[in-house]
Amino acid sequence: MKHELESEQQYLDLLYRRVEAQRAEVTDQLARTRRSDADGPADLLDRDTRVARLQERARALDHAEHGLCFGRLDRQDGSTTYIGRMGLRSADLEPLLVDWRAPAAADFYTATARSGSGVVRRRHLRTRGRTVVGLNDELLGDGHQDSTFVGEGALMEALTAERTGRMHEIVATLQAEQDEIIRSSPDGVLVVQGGPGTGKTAVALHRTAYLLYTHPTIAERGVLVLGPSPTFLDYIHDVLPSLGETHAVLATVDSLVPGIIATRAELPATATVKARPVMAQLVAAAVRDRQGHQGNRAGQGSQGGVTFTYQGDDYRLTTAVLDHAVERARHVGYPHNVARHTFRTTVLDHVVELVLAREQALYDSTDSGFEEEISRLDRALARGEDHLPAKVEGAGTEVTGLAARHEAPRLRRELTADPAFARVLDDLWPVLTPESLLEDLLTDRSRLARAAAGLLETHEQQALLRPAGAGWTSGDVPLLDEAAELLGEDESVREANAQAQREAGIRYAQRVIAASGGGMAQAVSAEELAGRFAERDTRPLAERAAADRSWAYGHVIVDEAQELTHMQWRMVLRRVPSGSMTVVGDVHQASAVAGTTSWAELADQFGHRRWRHTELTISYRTPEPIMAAAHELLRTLHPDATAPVCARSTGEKPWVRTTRGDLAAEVGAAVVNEMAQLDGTFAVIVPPERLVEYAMATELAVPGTTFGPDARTDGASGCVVLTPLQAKGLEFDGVLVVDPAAILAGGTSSGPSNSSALYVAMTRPTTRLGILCGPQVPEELVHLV
Ligand SMILES: Nc1ncnc2c1ncn2[C@@H]1O[C@H](COP(=O)(O)OP(=O)(O)OP(=O)(O)O)[C@@H](O)[C@H]1O
Repeated sequence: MKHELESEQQYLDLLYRRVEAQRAEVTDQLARTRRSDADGPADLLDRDTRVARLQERARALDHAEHGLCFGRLDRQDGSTTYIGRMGLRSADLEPLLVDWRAPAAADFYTATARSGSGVVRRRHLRTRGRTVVGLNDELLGDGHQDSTFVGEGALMEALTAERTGRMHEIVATLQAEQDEIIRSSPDGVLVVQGGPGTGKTAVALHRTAYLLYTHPTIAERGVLVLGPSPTFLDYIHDVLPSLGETHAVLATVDSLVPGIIATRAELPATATVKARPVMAQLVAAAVRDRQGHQGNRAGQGSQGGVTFTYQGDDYRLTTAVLDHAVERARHVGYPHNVARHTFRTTVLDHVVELVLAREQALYDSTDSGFEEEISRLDRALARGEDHLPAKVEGAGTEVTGLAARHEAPRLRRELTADPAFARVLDDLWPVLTPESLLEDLLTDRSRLARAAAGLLETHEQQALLRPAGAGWTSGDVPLLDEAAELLGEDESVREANAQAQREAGIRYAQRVIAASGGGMAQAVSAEELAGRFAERDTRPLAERAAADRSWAYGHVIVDEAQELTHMQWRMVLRRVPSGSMTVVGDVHQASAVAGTTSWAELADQFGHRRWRHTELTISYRTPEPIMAAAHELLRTLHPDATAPVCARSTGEKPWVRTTRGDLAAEVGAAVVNEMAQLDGTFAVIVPPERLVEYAMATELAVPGTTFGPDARTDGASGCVVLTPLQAKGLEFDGVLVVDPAAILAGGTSSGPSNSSALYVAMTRPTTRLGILCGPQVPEELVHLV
């Protein structure tokens, strides 16, 4: 064994020498590239691109410091392959280390004694920094038995390690069922169901790294990874960078519309209405309601239509005229703000005709009047009268605006420039932003009633109404996205955005010129350089994608996917026109008001997109006694549900205690007691309505406790207090659940999902679980007493 360790150490030393040589090369190239003269903007851009590429390589090499090489395969034919987190070749291009994602590494995760892969030994290397500290061998040749897990020793060591509050990569110990999902084709939608702790999140993130590495078309557009909360995103934040991947955007569904922050909570009844498919129709109806009508319909005459004054004369646009213009504008099939041009042009054409017709009529009447006057004059002169009839005077000035078709262009210009007429047109087909459309809709009872006619009951409309300026909720975000699709961007909005971007570009170019020394200032102006930057957007892909609502990603990963509502799915599907998605979740953990309780329900949602379903069956987080307790609870809800197999079959049974006194007074002592039993991270999970109260009680006993959506889960604060929803997807060494009866009774969800909230809470710990009840243990937990 000693000899084996020494020989592996020698190989690892060789690998690190190679890393060092590459690092020196990259550092040298970086310095030379940065020093190199750039003769003009094109050169400067090339230089920037090369620097960015070298920096990325340098970062990847930095990640080599931990777990560079973690495996080795020995084959029947005597060949040996080392597996690691990146590929390395010798100076003469001989492969030294195979990237875990390469096809040549697949056997490391899947070879068994009977798989016929030709692998006779799989070795897991355990390293600390640059030192080999241990190894585990599995013999897979003829006559050998497979163990339950791939690299069982290394796996158990990873699973029993104290949690840091941050998820980390698991490339060294991925299991066969996980590897199969990671490497599965990106085509269509892959749905992965798995109980708590079965590695869904871990698998989803490793699949992201795999797809970015293996599929250039996906890498070109990046991957969007959606998680349930900012705390969760923080928890998984390090995994992809540690795998050397930067082309992924981590986000929550609430943050998918740039510039919108959902700050407000709302009642479950309102959230339920906003999640329904019919809301897409409501938004469309709200847009139609803004087309061809005056903003305030009360302003329209009883026969409909609109009147306005132009140069002292009153004109009327009849309902028929407006309907025709609306019809034409809708017919072009563009979004509202773009189709506006057609509407305006049609109305303008009609008004030009009206004005011309009126001028013509005036001319005609003046003309016939003039002839009459002449004969009157003749008659007067024949009678020898001294004075000309007064009416003829000034007749010439009346007809100076003589109407003629060639006058139309002038008239059109004048009408366009007329502020009163512009107001009429704006009112009839206003430029709308998603925010203005939704704000108007949700704050105006009669507007809402018009749009919702035939779609929503009165009580549902009532649930949607809110005061002006109240702020956005999570349920509003998909509606804003829906609206953005239907409205499009008006030219003036587009131009304003482009101008803002140009100005930001010029500021950036000024900084680049200043940083590159005086020489560049003579060679190129900031404006010129900004123009070149704009031609080739040099921002990192993830940054560009995150800032662009309409960015088309190469692949989308949805974690805790059971929580998404119908309207949120619509928004997510727009981000990935190719339909390439991985959807992971656990329908038994669904707690959102309108989440998914059966994956089959989603088939409709994905429509024509091909989708397939698979399952993860082993829980790596939760030890058997805790899983058994949680599963009993789950069975009260889903009698047929099967519990995942636990990778760790031993562990402490969870404890349950009742208290007759004030629960808040008991919490502090219970937390202190529990935290004394273990090292690592600790969470208190409480009913939402008592979060602050229990957090204060915990803080008194454990100073530095954080709570709520911004709680720090990295263990730095010692203890966090969360609601079940906030604890989604997270894990802790120890968990104390407080007041399960209140969790079961309500909060933000209703019906069976409350049991799943408690189920989520009970499946967060890796080691210890305590449950502190009021005077009685709820029926659902009596099996634990
Ligand atoms: N093959 C593995 N090797 C080592 N650790 C693993 C492995 N698979 C999963 N784990 C660990 O198990 C824990 C649970 O994984 P993860 O959070 O991905 O599960 P999950 O299915 O998403 O859970 P939940 O449904 O509760 O959100 C994590 O600490 C993860 O690192």
